Amino acid sequence: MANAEGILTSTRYGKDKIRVFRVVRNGSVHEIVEYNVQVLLEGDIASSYTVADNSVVVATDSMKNITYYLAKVSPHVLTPEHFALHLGTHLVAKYHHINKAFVTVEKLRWSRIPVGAPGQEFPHPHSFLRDGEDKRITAVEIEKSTDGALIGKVTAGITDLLVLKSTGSSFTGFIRDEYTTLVEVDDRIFSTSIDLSYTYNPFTIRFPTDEKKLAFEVPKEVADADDVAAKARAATLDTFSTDKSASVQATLFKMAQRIVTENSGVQTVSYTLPNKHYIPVDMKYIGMDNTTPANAEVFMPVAAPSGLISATISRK
Ligand SMILES: O=c1[nH]c(=O)c2[nH]c(=O)[nH]c2[nH]1
Repeated sequence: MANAEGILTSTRYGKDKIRVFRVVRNGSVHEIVEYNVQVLLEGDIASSYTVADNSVVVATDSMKNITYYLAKVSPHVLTPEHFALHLGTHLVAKYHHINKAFVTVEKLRWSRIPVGAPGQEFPHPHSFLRDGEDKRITAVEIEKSTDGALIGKVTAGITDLLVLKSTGSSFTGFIRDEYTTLVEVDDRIFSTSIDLSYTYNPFTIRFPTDEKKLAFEVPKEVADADDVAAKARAATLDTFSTDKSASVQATLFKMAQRIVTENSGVQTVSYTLPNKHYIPVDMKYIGMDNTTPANAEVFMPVAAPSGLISATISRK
């Protein structure tokens, strides 16, 4: 092409929003998962961009089909971190010219419906309900190293966990200058939509040598991923509820410390916390006090703007 000034410096492609539902039947007790999966690949694929060479292209439609195939045959399908690693390992092992796979899995909530007489409820073996819009997430990366071994990296966490506490939160002592209109409060509403991610140390994965490249052993570093996920969610909710919050920043730090302390395999913890403001309505117009903290009862939830507080805490 005449006057081509550009040079290709990075490439990555794949399938997004692959919706997967899987049921595992243990007799009459069923386990289910619903996932949104994204699969992206890197490798020797530049010619597909630069000279329209599709001979190097694994069709994204095939990636979708492989995702469903692994959902059928993988013994690890019920744990998002393990399923993502198995899928990524299969992809880089199967295709010689692919050297990196990026797989993200978002797990939607389905919990067993409690049934039975009051006081004698039990979780139903095959009926479920959506008990929250938060999702468990994982993002894994699998890379072929030069000696043929595979290096795995796993990040996991939670998105969209919406929480609110109606007391136990203050905000005082911040900078006061000519721009300050915010009043100090020793009692306020604290609401946030929690985004949490935590990382494991990188590990090696054995290269699948079987003909179909399906062999996969869960690396010991992430063997307890379900347990870590449950503890991270519990630590987040417990700290949010019980902390006498001096600020979003201070509560964030305590949540992250707890996850690092309780999970020896976790190396870093990151939170992003929007501060979803609830403003006491000024009712002086009708002669009522609704703004001093003790009398603030009617609030206006404000969608925007919100604060946005984030931090990463790393193991020492
Ligand atoms: O917890 C808070 N942190 C801030 O940094 C901040 N800034 C603000 O206006 N309100 C709050 N609240």
